[in-house]
Amino acid sequence: MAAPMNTPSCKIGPSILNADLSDLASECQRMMDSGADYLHLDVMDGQFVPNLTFGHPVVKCLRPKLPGVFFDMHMMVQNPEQWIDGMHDAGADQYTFHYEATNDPKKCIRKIREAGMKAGIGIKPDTAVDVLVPLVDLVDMVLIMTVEPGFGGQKFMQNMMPKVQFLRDHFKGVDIEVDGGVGPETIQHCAEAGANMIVSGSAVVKSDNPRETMQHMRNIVDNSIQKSLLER
Ligand SMILES: O=C(CO)[C@H](O)[C@H](O)COP(=O)(O)O
Repeated sequence: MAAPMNTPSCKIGPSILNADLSDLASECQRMMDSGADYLHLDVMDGQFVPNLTFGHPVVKCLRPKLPGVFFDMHMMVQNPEQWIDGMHDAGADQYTFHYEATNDPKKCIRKIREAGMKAGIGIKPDTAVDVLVPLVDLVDMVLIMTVEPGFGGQKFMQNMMPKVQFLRDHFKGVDIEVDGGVGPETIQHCAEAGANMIVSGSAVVKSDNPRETMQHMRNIVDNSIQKSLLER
């Protein structure tokens, strides 16, 4: 059955947070060679979350080593406005910021678009999904965190699935990303709720067979998408 134009497709984006960061370019390449659709790059500033990773100078070094790869920058930073230009100059494709980190999410979205990137907006587990309603039509993707942001390898919060389901019910065509504790054991919940952009860190980078792990998750999400089309 052919999917209608506004049906989002499954995309798998490994998070490299728990990969060998001393060998970041090779780890990213390994993920792409194993069938990833995009890379989810976690930027942390030690303020918005109690952890630090890297900023746009590292992204600038990665860009020429991974030509054509879609970089989804997960900006776990306070005042996300301040890094938009730097990330764009470094070669980022999508700038996903947190609703909780800015006083003016609409202005932030506008600045991201003016810089020439796609815009994503995410919420932490304690934030109600309602805050996204006036913003969904302004962005390319919404991110529902399924762990408290800051660290890889945490337990998946299944009680976040009603947020995903709510967004899928009200915004059929939007890309919905889930992030945190997502892997072969939890993917069914994400798929059934309607997530189509799947961030998976530890489960993929530490897998003996990342290709098989990603393919397994893709099959489950694709099956759910097909099922929802038949039910329409
Ligand atoms: O944003 C994140 C944490 O803040 C990571 O992307 C996320 O936790 C992925 O790692 P894992 O799949 O191991 O949970």
